[in-house]
Amino acid sequence: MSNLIPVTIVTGFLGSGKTTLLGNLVKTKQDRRLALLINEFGEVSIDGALIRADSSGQAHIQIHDFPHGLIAYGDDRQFVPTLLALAERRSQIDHLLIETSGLALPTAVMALLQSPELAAHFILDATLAIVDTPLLLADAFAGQLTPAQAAVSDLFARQLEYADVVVLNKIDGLAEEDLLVAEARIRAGAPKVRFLELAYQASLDSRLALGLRLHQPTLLAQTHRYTPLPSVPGDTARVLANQHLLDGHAHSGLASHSHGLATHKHFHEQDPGWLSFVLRSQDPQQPEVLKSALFETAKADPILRIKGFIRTGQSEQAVLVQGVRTRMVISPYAAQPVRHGSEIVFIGYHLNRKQVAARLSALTATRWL
Ligand SMILES: Nc1nc2c(ncn2[C@@H]2O[C@H](COP(=O)(O)OP(=O)(O)OP(=O)(O)O)[C@@H](O)[C@H]2O)c(=O)[nH]1
Repeated sequence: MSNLIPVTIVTGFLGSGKTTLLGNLVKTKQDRRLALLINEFGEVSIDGALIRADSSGQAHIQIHDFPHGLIAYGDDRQFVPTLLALAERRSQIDHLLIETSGLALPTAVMALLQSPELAAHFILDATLAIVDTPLLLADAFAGQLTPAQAAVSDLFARQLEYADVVVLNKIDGLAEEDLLVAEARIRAGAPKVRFLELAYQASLDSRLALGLRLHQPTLLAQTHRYTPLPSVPGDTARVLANQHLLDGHAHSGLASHSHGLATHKHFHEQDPGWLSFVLRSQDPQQPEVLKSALFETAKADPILRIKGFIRTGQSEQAVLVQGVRTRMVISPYAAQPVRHGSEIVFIGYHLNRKQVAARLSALTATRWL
């Protein structure tokens, strides 16, 4: 058993800080040799590029990108072959981290790890959920909600439901009492969470996050039951093709539990309201103009996440754009030369691509397509 590669699944809502935490983790010297799988919702991989830059020069870190968020569906064609290829290099890997997309639940990955071909090589160590603490405190996930907010809140609750460890992130400006309120909210919403950790300066303490061994094999077979949910959303919900993977598997062996089919499905699959698209521009951008244009666009349209690299025309270096709701950060990004103009990924709920492109074009007086 000791030869199995431990796997940590890192979940967390869009923009909660998963990539930043992993980037900081690989920046610091690690005793463990890490492999990272990065799965994003958008068609362009931004996070992989960021983490690669953070880990540059560290030969013991391997990074694999999976755009399109497909790992979460459990039917990404590259996923199992990539894991098997990693297993062949077992002697060079001490721990595997899988960052799921911000719209994903960890369950499909958890199920795949239980399949005979992967269970022979991997074992789930723990599932982490990263939380944007200021958003939690701002009641973004509770109270009177619009349909878009309800969709966000539902996904947030489900990500917590599967977490062994919740990491409160973005906490540097927060007072002790805010942290206590945040903790109480998490405990109330997710009573099964085992540990709550604080990520000061967006850093994950690997001693507290890796090697937790919360899902060791158990002799309690069949402790995990599949229960058809009475409230599967939508008329088109159906049993997964690989449903057998979900039956009879045990998580930690601590307690027998059951949950419904819907929780094993990618949120996007149930709710096609989630959309992602890329807008591109060949025109040089002025960072401050673009920043305020993106702010206005995120206020007017149901956008939850913006990220990309832009070309300014003043330098050969790219500028990194990061937006979580209406919070925009635009910063020079030396590690990335810009070759093909600007490219920004937008993720939101019932977003209209044409409308966003038109608004951004008008506000920046440049062409975005
Ligand atoms: N102030 C502050 N900002 C943070 C912290 N952690 C992350 N951020 C910022 O939050 C934004 C989103 O961070 P990411 O790490 O890309 O979030 P993510 O969860 O990987 O996002 P998705 O992959 O799109 O779901 C970026 O602008 C980060 O710089 C933190 O601890 N404090």
